[in-house]
Amino acid sequence: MDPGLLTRVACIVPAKDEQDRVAATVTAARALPGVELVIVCDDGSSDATAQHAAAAGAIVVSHERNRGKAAAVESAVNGLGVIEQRDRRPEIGTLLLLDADLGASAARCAPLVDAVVTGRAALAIAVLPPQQTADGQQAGGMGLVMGTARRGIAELTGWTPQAPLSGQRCLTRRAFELASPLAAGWGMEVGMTVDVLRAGLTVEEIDVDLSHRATGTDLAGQLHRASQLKDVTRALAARGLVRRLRDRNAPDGVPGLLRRLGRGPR
Ligand SMILES: O=c1ccn([C@@H]2O[C@H](COP(=O)(O)OP(=O)(O)O[C@H]3O[C@H](CO)[C@@H](O)[C@H](O)[C@H]3O)[C@@H](O)[C@H]2O)c(=O)[nH]1
Ligand SMILES: O=C(O)[C@H](O)COP(=O)(O)O
Repeated sequence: MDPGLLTRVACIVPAKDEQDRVAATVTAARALPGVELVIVCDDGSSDATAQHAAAAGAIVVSHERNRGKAAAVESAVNGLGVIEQRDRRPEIGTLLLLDADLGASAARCAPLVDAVVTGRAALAIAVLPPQQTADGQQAGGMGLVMGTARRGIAELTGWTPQAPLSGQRCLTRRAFELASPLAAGWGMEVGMTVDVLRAGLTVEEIDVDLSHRATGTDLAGQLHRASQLKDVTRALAARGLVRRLRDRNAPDGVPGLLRRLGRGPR
């Protein structure tokens, strides 16, 4: 890719029921260095997310029904391609993916963009400080989703991320293409990281002081984690994790496994 194109940045924001925060996120993103346009995909929201995003200056594409985060990101990036052709715009070389709930803290994402436009990394991922839930509790569950994602990426690539689930990430358009179609739903970050590393590109994690609406430990929070775990597991399995673990733990198949467990034919 022409290195000049990397300095042109589009910000991509998937958003489901984010009317309270999306405008502040869009406003902050538009002010980041290099960001030429912000495209929000309203992923079947039942509130006024689309109107708030548009009023803050975003281009909005929308899904009639909810299709999940990865589909929302794909739709926004597809929209970008069409806008470039329609308006005969010079190609955008860098994508900044931000969740809609970052609010004004999105203004701190410049180091992610810098890592990519300077060519230092093809994918730069934000590591967030510990978050608090709305009722002041320390956010985070039992670490099951995070641990599964971290160990899965490490097993498949040899690299152990600090923030395997972080959706706040900047990457070259080429890196995005190499990771497309994205792993579905909540698996998109894990799938993307594995795909970009496997393509031989550089991935960097950067501490960024962002705040977002953190998941609590109430029933809704635990159901959200279950959904994350399902999608993360599917993304890892689709990239060969299950086969790898099986080959390592039972290279001689089920009979060998049973033999070693002392229950099978000797
Ligand atoms: O069906 C959906 C659900 C969510 N979103 C948007 O996706 C973003 C992330 O959703 P959120 O509920 O804030 O995710 P978290 O619980 O914070 O999940 C963490 O972990 C996810 C991977 O499991 C990452 O995608 C997130 O970036 C990361 O913050 C937000 O802008 C949402 O509005 C959609 O577009 N469609
Ligand atoms: O709250 C979080 O960090 C994610 O939902 C993952 O939760 P976990 O603690 O179960 O990994």
